[in-house]
Amino acid sequence: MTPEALLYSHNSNRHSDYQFAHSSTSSISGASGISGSTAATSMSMMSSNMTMQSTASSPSLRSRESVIVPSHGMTAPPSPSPGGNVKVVVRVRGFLPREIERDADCLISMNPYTQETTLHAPEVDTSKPRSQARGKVYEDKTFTFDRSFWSHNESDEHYADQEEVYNCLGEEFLDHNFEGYHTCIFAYGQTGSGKSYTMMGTPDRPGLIPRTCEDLFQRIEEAQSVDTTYHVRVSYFEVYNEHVRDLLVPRTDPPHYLKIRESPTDGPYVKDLTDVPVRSFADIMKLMRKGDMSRTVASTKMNDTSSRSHAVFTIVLKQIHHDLATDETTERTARIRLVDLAGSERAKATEATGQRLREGSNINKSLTTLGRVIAALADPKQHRPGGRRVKEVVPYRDSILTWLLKDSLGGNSKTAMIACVAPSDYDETLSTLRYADQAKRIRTRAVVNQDHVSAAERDAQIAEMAEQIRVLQLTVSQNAASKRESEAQNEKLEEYQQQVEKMQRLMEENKMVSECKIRQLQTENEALRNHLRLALDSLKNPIPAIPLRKRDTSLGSLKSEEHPVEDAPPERDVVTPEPPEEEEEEEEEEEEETSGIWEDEQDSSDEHDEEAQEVQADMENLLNELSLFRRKLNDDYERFEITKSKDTRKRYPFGKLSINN
Ligand SMILES: Nc1ncnc2c1ncn2[C@@H]1O[C@H](COP(=O)(O)OP(=O)(O)OP(=O)(O)O)[C@@H](O)[C@H]1O
Repeated sequence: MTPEALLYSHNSNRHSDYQFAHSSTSSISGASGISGSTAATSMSMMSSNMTMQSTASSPSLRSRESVIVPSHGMTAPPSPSPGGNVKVVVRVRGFLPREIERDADCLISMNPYTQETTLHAPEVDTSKPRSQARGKVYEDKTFTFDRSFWSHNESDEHYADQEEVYNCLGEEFLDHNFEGYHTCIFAYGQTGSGKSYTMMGTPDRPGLIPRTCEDLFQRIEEAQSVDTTYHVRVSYFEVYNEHVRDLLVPRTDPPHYLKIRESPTDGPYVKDLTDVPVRSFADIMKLMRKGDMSRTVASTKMNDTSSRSHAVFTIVLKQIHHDLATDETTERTARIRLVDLAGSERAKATEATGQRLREGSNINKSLTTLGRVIAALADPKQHRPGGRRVKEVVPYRDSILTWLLKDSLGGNSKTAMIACVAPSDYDETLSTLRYADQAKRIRTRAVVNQDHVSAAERDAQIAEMAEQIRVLQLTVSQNAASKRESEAQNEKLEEYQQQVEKMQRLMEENKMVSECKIRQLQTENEALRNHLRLALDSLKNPIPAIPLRKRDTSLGSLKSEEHPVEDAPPERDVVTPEPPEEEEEEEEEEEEETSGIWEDEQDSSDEHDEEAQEVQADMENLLNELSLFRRKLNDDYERFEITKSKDTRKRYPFGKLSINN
């Protein structure tokens, strides 16, 4: 039968109808093009006549059964043409409630036979020519891709559901992984175009990532054999505002960003990224959910749950096959990179402000760089004969995203791009389709990542590793011993420190006492100086002697002479007691002595001079002692490093010294 291809048409009716179109040129062949059990669609009915737009990147689209790597398959040669073009598919989603509300038109049509996708010019204004709107020229544009997935309306016979997308793309890429190739599938498109839906999906409609994981473990289970072992590790990170964040560790505030390093063998990689070994599909799903919960998502006008970051989910599959007959080991390592990019967006359309606007501009910046990288890689100059490439023209380093995807975009990887488009946005869809069209021309240089180890080499490796382990163990035990030693030394140090502090306290107390003593001595010294000055003054200027008269022994005469009382009361008969004889004698002696002092005035002045000199000499001694004491005190200050000023007084604990440093 000459097939009359069904062509999905652009139709102003949003529930697109089919139109029949002749496609006599699209002779379809290759039954193996579509694999999997879900071929119950109309596409599968025609599969006998269908050909996929085969690329070097997808040299074999084998059926799933033949993909399971048998134990001996590890040594089988990989696909003959390891290099190839990036595989590009496009998927159009259905209308969202807001689009139904505004009675939007579907501007996309797809031809399932030629894999053509046509973007139709919108009808902007009936009063104006259709091809002109706001100064722009709108016209129909047709692109051909490796695959065009029609996911616009479920009722359609050719509706491509999640399973079909996986069967047509995910499965083939998993084949490559089991062959030992690195792969990368990334979803690209405007915000709200269905990237997350395609990559992650929903719990009841899982996307490409969960399906890949499920299939991976299913294949491992089915391929179990005694001579092959499988190791799977998973990591998940996001690039948000040009920073890398690990999605498998809890969020922190402030966020902890990771650094990017470049290894000469493996290219750019994220340093200290969590890399978890997984044993089952359940394990991997747990991690995926954990990462998804941690991903930066926000509600925008264009999408209620808009991804504000680029998420990179990476699975590393290691297959170790040991051939018992030859005693050789073959190790294949494949990296499966599944990327859900943030959506390109126009600030005007999203009406974003503040944080959302900044995110949007960072997203656009990295996507613009991705576009430049794609354009540079697609440039024919990149593929000079002999495989020589023009270096330094691909701006990988201009954004974190492109730097990290360097290997996937232009290096050792088989890569696919899923261009997701919304059904009714001409400008954004055209931009996405142009990107996708350019990406088709990118050639990567995928190679099988396989190590072949003979029994002798393996033994040597084991011996080397055993030696390394021994050295490491030794280092560990030495470190433990030195740790114990340093702990003991630290204890001693603390003890010394306490003692020094105690001594310093004592010194300070002594210093305070000494200061007090100095103050006292200074006061005493001052008093003595005054005393001395007075004594010397009195010696130099003696007070003239006052002649003393002999005292009248009768009380009456004393009173009358010294204090004459004019109106003295009349004398009364007072019996004045006679002083006893002894008292009289004493008084006489006193009088003699007193008169004697004044008489020998000159002699005693000499004596006072002598005394004053003695006192002065004592004082000088005292001052000397005082200055000696001060000097000693200063010496103590210096010895114990106590600064004199109270404000700047400082202790220097022993703790300044450190052990092992
Ligand atoms: N093929 C599809 N079938 C059904 N619903 C879809 C499909 N594709 C997308 N949707 C729905 O469209 C909405 C937007 O999709 P999604 O969140 O995947 O967009 P996105 O491109 O990841 O957006 P952003 O870049 O903002 O994160 C979601 O509600 C999603 O369920």
